Amino acid sequence: MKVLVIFESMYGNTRHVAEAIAQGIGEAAAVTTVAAADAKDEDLTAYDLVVVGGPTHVHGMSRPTTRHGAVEAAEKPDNPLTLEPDAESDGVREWLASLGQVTGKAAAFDTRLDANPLLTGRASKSIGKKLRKAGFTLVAEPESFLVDKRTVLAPGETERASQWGRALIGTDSA
Ligand SMILES: Cc1cc2nc3c(=O)[nH]c(=O)nc-3n(C[C@H](O)[C@H](O)[C@H](O)COP(=O)(O)O)c2cc1C
Repeated sequence: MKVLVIFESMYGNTRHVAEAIAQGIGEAAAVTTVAAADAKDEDLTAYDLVVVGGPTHVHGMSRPTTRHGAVEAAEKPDNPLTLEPDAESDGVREWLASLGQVTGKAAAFDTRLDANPLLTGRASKSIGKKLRKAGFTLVAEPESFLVDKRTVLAPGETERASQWGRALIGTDSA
């Protein structure tokens, strides 16, 4: 089984979650992890499952303006956040827009603030909707992984992400 994990990340949390998901998947399948900015040339027909995730920005997927806002926030003096190298590059939104009609299996995830999802929004819901519209069948409900107000991944989320990865390919014994 071959799995592609595509992620977008401003401050590293979604990349970390993507890597943890890939680690869980990688225990039983061949997994490739790629930033959304570099994913346009991936041959999706080569994969049995495509897993796509990004940060929640303004209740949904990031867009150029919110990415720019994220960069500006990180560049403020005394801000402890570290920007990912391709923070202002194309993200999951642009990758999804570049998809033609496809077939196959997919799953969506996001990172977001640890609060009521009715208030925070969930990028994974929009990602899942777009994946379905492109022709993918979702193998799991869109999933969120949580960060705190300091944009630090909440305790236990790394292991939960690995477990979610295992569950996606049916090897989760928990
Ligand atoms: C411009 C901007 C808008 C955001 N809007 C939301 C939001 O609407 N809901 C939410 O839960 N988190 C929001 N956040 C917090 C992000 O979800 C959080 O920074 C992200 O999950 C961290 O992932 P990353 O480290 O991969 O960038 C926002 C962050 C930024 C920079």
